[in-house]
Amino acid sequence: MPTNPRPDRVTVPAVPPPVEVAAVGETMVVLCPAPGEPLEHAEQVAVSVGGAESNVAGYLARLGHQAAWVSRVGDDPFGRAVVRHVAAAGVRVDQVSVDPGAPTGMYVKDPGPDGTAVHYYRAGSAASRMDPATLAAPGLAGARVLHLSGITPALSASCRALVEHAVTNRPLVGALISFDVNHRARLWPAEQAAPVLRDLADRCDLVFVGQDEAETLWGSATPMAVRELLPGPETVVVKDGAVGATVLCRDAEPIFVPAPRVTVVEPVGAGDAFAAGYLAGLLRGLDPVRRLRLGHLVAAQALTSSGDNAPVPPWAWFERLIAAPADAWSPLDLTGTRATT
Ligand SMILES: Nc1ncnc2c1ncn2[C@@H]1O[C@H](COP(=O)(O)OP(=O)(O)O)[C@@H](O)[C@H]1O
Ligand SMILES: O=C(O)C(=O)C[C@H](O)[C@H](O)COP(=O)(O)O
Repeated sequence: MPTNPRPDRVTVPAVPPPVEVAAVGETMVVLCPAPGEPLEHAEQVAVSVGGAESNVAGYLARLGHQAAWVSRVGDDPFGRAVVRHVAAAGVRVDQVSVDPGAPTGMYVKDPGPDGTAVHYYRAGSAASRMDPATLAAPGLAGARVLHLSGITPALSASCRALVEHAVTNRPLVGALISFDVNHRARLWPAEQAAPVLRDLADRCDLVFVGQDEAETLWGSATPMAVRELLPGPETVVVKDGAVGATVLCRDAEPIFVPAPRVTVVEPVGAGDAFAAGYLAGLLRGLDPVRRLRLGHLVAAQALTSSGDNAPVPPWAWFERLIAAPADAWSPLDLTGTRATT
């Protein structure tokens, strides 16, 4: 039997590092006509990919974290494109299943004089057939964070059961449950969504919600009013767009951090980027002020580039700005920068 002449060079099979964040939700292919061109007259569309939870996973991966996207796609070219796109950001996609019985979801943008409307083609999609068993994936054990959003319970009864199961039975033992309310009025009206989203959010550990969204859903016009409505989570983060964000931790005074000034190129995906930044701060053990700052800085990357998933600068750029003196953040001025240094 031949002997190994270089025993010190024997290769050990690579074991992937454990997943830190599991983000569960639908990601779709996105069709978009040229800027300002109404869909009705479009002859060409650009094809891209969009999905709130995979956006969060993508930003986390670019910030150096082990993030997995958990979902279902159809056995079709769009499904393969979606998975390839999410994986290209460095996100683990080994927990994405392929459903031969349903198509990958799609949404189409329709630019008009009053902004861009969105048309969904996602009813009955592969992802809408996810169910509580989706969370039994063995590769997710040990994850520190399970990230969910209020889009998923609007997709179907089985998806709503998945989110109910996540917050009730906590199948990812030890994982903090993060929930971005993400009300999508085109999926369900506020009257229907409000009680469901409130109940689900209140059973999570960390909740992100827009001030405007909270007002539409629950009539809560201030961060304190949101907190009174959601006493359950350890932390509630209320975002107020260009103004800033407030973190309300249990038994602590609310903390507000202004958003930096930026030149907005495209707002889509800013909320997802913010959530990823905040979660990265949590995983790195930063205090609440620095978590908010990191949220704002990652959101600034999304705002200053087109598409859902902007590139992010090296960690040193964030490190410098999150440690800047408080008066630099009143607010921090990033206008004119696509800061990548
Ligand atoms: N005009 C803006 N200038 C600076 N930062 C912004 C602006 N709009 C949004 N942001 C950042 O993006 C985050 C998310 O904003 P939000 O309006 O809640 O986004 P979404 O509607 O995508 O969820 C804010 O907390 C802030 O950090
Ligand atoms: O509607 C859905 O289901 C989507 O996931 C579409 C979008 O890609 C993200 O939701 C962007 O979200 P924001 O960060 O709130 O701008």
